[in-house]
Amino acid sequence: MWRVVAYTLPRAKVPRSRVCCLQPAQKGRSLLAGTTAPLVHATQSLSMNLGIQKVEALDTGHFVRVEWEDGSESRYPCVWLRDNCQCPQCFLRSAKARRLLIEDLDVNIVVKEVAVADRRKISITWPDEHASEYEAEWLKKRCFSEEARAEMRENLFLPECQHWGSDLQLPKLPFEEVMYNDESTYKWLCTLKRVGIVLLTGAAARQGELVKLGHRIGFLRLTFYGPTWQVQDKADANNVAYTTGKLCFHTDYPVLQHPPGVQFLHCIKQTAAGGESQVVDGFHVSRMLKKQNPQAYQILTSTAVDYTDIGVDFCDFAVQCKQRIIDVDSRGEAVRINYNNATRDTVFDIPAEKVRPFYAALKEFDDLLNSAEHKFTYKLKPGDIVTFDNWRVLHGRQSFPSDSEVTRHLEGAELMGCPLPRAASLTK
Ligand SMILES: C[N+](C)(C)CCCC(=O)O
Ligand SMILES: O=C(O)CCC(=O)C(=O)O
Ligand SMILES: [Fe+2]
Ligand SMILES: [Zn+2]
Repeated sequence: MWRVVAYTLPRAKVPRSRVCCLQPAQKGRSLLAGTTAPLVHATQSLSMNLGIQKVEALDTGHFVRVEWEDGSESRYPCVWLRDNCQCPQCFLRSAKARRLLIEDLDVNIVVKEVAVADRRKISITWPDEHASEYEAEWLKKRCFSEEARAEMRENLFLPECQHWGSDLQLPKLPFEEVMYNDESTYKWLCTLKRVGIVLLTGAAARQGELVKLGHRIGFLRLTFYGPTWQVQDKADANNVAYTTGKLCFHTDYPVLQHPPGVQFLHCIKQTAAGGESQVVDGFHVSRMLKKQNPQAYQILTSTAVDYTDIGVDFCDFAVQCKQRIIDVDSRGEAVRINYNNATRDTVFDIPAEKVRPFYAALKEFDDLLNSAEHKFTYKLKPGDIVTFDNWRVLHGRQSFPSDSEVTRHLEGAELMGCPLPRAASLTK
């Protein structure tokens, strides 16, 4: 069973049980929530069709205990039950959103009466005579047990993350399939989430393909480099990417407070000599650094590094930001890499004695990124589109000979929002 969560597929033929946002209002256009939820994913499967055996109030009415037909039980806090009353007064079904105001919620509420109806639902009467009903299936999914919450988390956030090194089997899908076949689009995004990179092949070798791809699942994000941008050798380049020079491993736009989650690079023309691409799994390398040198890891996960980008492109811009090289979750695991050596500012707002240790830590991280066992090298061909998780995968390219003609041309773009749910901090 699949459901659309945050984005729609135009003309989607997603298996329909929970397809919820494909219809009328936005016909032919894709919807996009600026959220961190996946395009489509599996719903819970285990908890279906289990009837209710018995229901009772516990703990002087602060909990409701449900006993299921298979003998298992779930306990629901009354304050949560009252908060999640599904009646039209408390819940706006058309928006799937809570109408009840927190100011009208009594956090010490207890049930007055609770009963089972037909094994399929429970009904509660509250002290003020407000009546609520909860379906068995709805309740089972929201059970507070460790296992049920783990299952829900799995379904909502697709946390599976396969680390890789030079052994990467670069996932590939035909561009056409992703454009026209919903199952392939789904596969693309799930793989992007799990592996962090997918190569789409067989696009036309001309500008415009990224706009089509972006519209397939949402829309592109506009930055000061334009809705899409042309990576080629330019006179008076306003970015090191627009030269023939080598680009060491970087993430794009650490200068933005919330860097794009997904980047697209479409090869339109490729040089014969040089210009190879390199990628590395930043989450994997971060874990290696943590193991190898916890002190260096500590520095990179705590030091605020200044980034700057000033120039003229789609508009005049002067952008400034502080980022840690490695952002971590509550367990100290990497959740976002923010590293572009080119836009790292000359200004460095830390005490002088901390500067050299910072550089030493950065160098150690960079050495690990570049170690033969971690990096993966490939060369884009005209018509290839590399799509990658810009919070996780660092990318680079080899230099190539300069020429009076344009010998190498990529079109790039960033996706608006993020179809890849981020919930590392919630998972083990
Ligand atoms: C390719 N471009 C110029 C849009 C962005 C390059 C990455 C960066 O400056 O952070
Ligand atoms: O030229 C390439 O292969 C990569 C370009 C790049 O990383 C960028 O434009 O940010
Ligand atoms: Fe880049
Ligand atoms: Zn209600």
